[in-house]
Amino acid sequence: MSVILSVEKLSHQYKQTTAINNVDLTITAGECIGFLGPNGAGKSTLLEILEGVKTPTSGKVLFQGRQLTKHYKQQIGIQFQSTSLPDFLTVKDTLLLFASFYHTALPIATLIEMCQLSEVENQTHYTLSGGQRQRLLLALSLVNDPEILFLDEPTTGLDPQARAHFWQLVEQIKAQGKTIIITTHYMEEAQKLCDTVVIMDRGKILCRGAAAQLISEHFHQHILSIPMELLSTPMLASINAMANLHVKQSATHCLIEYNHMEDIVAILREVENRGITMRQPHLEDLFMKLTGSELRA
Ligand SMILES: Nc1ncnc2c1ncn2[C@@H]1O[C@H](COP(=O)(O)OP(=O)(O)OP(=O)(O)O)[C@@H](O)[C@H]1O
Repeated sequence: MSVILSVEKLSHQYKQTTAINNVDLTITAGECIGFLGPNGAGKSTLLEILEGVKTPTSGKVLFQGRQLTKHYKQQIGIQFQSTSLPDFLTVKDTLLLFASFYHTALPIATLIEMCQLSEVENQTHYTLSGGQRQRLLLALSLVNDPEILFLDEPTTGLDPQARAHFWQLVEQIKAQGKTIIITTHYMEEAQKLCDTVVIMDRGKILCRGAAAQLISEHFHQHILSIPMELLSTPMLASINAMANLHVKQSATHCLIEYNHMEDIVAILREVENRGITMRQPHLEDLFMKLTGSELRA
């Protein structure tokens, strides 16, 4: 597969803040890549640079091996975190308006079908539900049949059903072979949908790869997850003091990595067995391990 987009020695500085710090990255044509990171990690800045919306302080951005040109905007589609839509236009007319901005555009009927908007095609955008509005924004980002689709936190604020529906559509678009670049705070979805995840913090890339591969590289252990309400303060202190265990605390749980059952038998004896789970590590554990932060819900 060929490299569609790459950055070399990329940095971006806002007055006092280094938002992107000497990043190198390649994205392959047809790859679905998800950027994860705590607030302020630099995801939006990097995305805006990749979209050609922001000029980096230093470094290169290459599309198919060449510097970005004016034509680049015709070849990409962007679903921004928030977009103002023209008042009083129906879904169909909004799509027609956006299509007129491009040299070539997909037929409106195709977009309506692809993003499951037929039931609302004659409604104005302010009468749409949150999920329908996001599907309209998705359709607008696909108007020019882009080679690369950028989705910046597309499902934030949607209910779980609307979120699942949205990701199903993205899955179908991915199956058409488009390159998709996503930022999201939903780990499970990133793990399911993305071929590659990139975990960022403080303007740097901490790791990049397939979620399952990264998890197996970083964890050789199991994880014991104990709800905090089951642990007294002295109990927590004694767990933290056990040298052979790696212990992390989230807002709700104490997460203990262990290799051997005997390492945690003492703990299990003291804690009531209710609400305790033993499981394989997942992407959120890797995120916590690398960044020390939890994702915003
Ligand atoms: N226009 C700006 N002027 C000054 N500082 C900025 C500006 N935009 C972003 N920053 C700072 O740059 C850093 C990276 O911000 P960025 O928005 O790229 O992070 P993010 O990972 O997208 O965060 P979030 O998940 O909260 O959207 C942060 O410290 C932020 O405060």
